[in-house]
Amino acid sequence: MKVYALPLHNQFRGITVREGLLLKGPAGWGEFCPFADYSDAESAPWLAAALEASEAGWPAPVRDRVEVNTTVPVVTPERAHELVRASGCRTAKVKVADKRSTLAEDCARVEAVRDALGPAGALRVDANTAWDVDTAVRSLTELDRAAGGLEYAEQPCPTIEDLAAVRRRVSVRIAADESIRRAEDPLKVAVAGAADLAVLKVAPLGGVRRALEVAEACGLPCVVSSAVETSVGLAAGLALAGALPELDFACGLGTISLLTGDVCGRSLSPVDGYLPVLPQAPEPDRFTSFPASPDVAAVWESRLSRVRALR
Ligand SMILES: O=C(O)CCC(=O)C1=CC=C[C@@H](O)[C@@H]1C(=O)O
Ligand SMILES: [Mg+2]
Repeated sequence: MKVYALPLHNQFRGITVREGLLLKGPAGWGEFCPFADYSDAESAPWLAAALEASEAGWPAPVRDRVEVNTTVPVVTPERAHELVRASGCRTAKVKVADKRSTLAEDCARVEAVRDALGPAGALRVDANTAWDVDTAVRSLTELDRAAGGLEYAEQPCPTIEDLAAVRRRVSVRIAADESIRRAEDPLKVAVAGAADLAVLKVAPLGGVRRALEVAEACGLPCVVSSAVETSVGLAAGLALAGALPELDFACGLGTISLLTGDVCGRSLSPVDGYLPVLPQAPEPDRFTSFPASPDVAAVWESRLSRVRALR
């Protein structure tokens, strides 16, 4: 068992250091890395996903590579432009509605990303439940204009009912993320007509097989997105994206660039906007460059044993 601590280039999802635990089993390496605000009960699917990778392995893929988007944190327009150009990706997802940025600053960042992508690129935004319905309608109208057309907006509001209300009032496609991964019943979204797409994250959904069940049941086009893992965890996201019967959108699995390094020498960094589907995670042979302190390691080991006890 290895506990890592990997700094990010920029704050993302409220963190500046990504921590997690790597587990080795007969099927390979798995990554257990629930964010700090996840309770032990909410961390159980994350452990199930890590154990699926390390003990069982993943279902056979139907494709050998996956197109991915680059992910733009809350950075200046100039930095956003640089990141998108350097990524080689044709699709970019821009974080918006963060407490640290205004709508005008979000629009400027989106305009810079459009300039970097060119007219043929796909541009999506993620508000992480930040808006009420009226604010979402107003903000998405402005962001859609600044983007020269948005591919979709991810989780503009907190509830399924709010997503459905926004979807009736804007022409931008709506993608459900938190309404899928943190919901008691992730299938309610489709029933409520709340989204055009479903964002699937392997870890919060409990593994590749569970996520494939959610995809089939919700009946929506899917996008696989990471939980900002190292390449060990990203390999599980790629296994899901590789096994989905249909995959019509670039996936949010280009996030290794958000981290200042990787525990794997064979790092899953996109080439020409694509990542390979691997039979198992790459070896964490660079782990020693990012070990967690003994105190942090102890916290993760006790978290692991508490969550294991729930199984
Ligand atoms: O989907 C992507 O482009 C990258 C992953 C990503 O955006 C996220 C990862 C983990 C938690 C969230 O902050 C965020 C998301 O909401 O999808
Ligand atoms: Mg999201």
